[in-house]
Amino acid sequence: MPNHVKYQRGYFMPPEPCFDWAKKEYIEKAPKWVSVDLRDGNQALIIPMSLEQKLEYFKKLVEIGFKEIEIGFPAASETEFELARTLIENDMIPEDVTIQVLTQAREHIIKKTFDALEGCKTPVIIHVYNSTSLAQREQVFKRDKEQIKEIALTGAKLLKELTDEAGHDNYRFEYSPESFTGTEPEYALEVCNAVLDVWQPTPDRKAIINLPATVEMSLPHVFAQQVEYMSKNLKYRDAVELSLHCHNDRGTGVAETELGILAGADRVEGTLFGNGERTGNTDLITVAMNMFAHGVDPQLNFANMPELVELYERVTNMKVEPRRPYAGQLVFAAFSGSHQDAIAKGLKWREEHDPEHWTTPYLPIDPTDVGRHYETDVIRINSQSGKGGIGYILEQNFGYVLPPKMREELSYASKDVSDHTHAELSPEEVNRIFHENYVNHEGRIELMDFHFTHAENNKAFKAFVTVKIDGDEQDVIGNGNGRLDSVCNAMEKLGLKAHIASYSEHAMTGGSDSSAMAYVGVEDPNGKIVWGAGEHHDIITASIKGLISALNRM
Ligand SMILES: CC(=O)SCCNC(=O)CCNC(=O)[C@H](O)C(C)(C)COP(=O)(O)OP(=O)(O)OC[C@H]1O[C@@H](n2cnc3c(N)ncnc32)[C@H](O)[C@@H]1OP(=O)(O)O
Ligand SMILES: CC(C)C(=O)C(=O)O
Repeated sequence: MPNHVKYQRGYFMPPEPCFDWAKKEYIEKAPKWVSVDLRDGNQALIIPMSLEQKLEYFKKLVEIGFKEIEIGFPAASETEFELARTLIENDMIPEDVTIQVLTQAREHIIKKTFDALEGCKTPVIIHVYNSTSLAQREQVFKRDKEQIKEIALTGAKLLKELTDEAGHDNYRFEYSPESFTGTEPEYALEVCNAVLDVWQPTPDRKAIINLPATVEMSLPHVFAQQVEYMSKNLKYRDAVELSLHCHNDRGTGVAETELGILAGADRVEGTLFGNGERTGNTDLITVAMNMFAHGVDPQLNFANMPELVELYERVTNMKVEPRRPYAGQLVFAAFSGSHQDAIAKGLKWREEHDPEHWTTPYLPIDPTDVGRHYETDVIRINSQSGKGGIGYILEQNFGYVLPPKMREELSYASKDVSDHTHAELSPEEVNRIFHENYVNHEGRIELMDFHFTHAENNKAFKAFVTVKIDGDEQDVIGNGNGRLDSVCNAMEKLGLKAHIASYSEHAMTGGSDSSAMAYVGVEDPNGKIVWGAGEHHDIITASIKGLISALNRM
């Protein structure tokens, strides 16, 4: 049994409790979004992206609406350097998009980073970091607090000097006390304020202080307190954008980010689908779509999620897991009967009562808002499914509107198939089960011919029916109030006694070549309802075929 006693909580509470964030109910306004897919996401891949893949990804990020994109760590590799050069030399950066690059606080790395940016006319953020946590101070850098602060200040000063010397008015700076979550908040504040003193930011040229949960260490509300403490105590606050950069080691990266925004963050770094080191970075799609689901415009557009998933999986070689919020294959799927029933009824209710709003049970957002389809992505059939789902599938995909009781019976037939094959049933398979069991169902009785005359006062019908029973052709006549009734009475004369207990019909509105469907439920001598369906371009023929199907099944 592994021993938990060796673990201790590695985070630090701020000196005074900060709870203003807890009084806020939801995020009212989109933060500034920053994609770090091409840097933090890329550095976590088994095989980092190629230049071409990065360019394709960059274009997609712009299309989604990102205005700040960390394009890489130019000093890390030739590909990262080349990406910056290609984007700059080919004027591929839209005017309203700021590229961001990451550098350690080391002279040769900073200088190489500046080289990569040479000639860039569009806005740039140079992001410098050093670790400030107790663990890294003691174990990695083996320096005390003052010396660690000095690393940050050396980097900050060099950034400013090189920028001022070259007159790069389009450059802004970002500083990350890396491993913030393992750093005493008072000390993180001291280092950040010292960096800000070097940069002297102004409201029209803001600096960025980025608080990374480099490793997620605490419950999200603790992180929120740390962020609120920083937000309230940073110097030059109106000239600082407070940024977050959360990882997901405890599986709560999104929660930390959301609470961090409530706690005062103006800006959020993260990746698509949460790619990133170890358990990944904050999934920006989830944070943005969570806002969207609260009726707030996230200012990022994920209207074609399947296309985005395809691109992401192709270039990163990662998989979007089926239950990844808003994006996974199964996130809108309902297999279970009661959920299907509620969704089918909810969708109908919406159509009839309130098409402007979305309150459909079990579906937090309208799947069509992320490019998914009601017909294929929502109600899916297996052995857990019920009549609501079966009815919905047949109606949406093929235009069949079965009577409720018939749906119920078909749902048990479908359940049985799925249970025995241990497989999901596609809409086509459900349709096949429906047709094989009910529609124009063959058996002992074969309809050969029929015609009608009117009986007394045109109020009743006389049916002349030719059928084969067990291969023997027979002619029979029956009277009735309606055509189907008269055929039913004719059949009774052949010893096929049945009472029509349910009848419904409809024209087909697409999804099938035939133009009419009839559903007939006959009561057998024991009082049981037996169902049949007829499909034909002529409605009378469809209804008689429905009756014969039911009799054949009886
Ligand atoms: C949490 C994050 O995601 S931070 C970003 C991490 N991403 C990356 O590191 C990817 C790109 N990195 C690289 O390709 C390489 O690390 C390079 C090219 C940047 C640097 O390469 P090298 O100098 O060979 O290696 P390395 O990064 O291991 O350097 C370690 C040295 O830098 C120091 N160092 C590490 N980070 C920093 C920093 N942010 N600022 C200043 N010094 C630093 C270490 O203390 C160590 O010093 P020492 O040589 O005196 O022991
Ligand atoms: C460089 C910083 C922001 C980082 O990537 C992290 O701490 O995870």
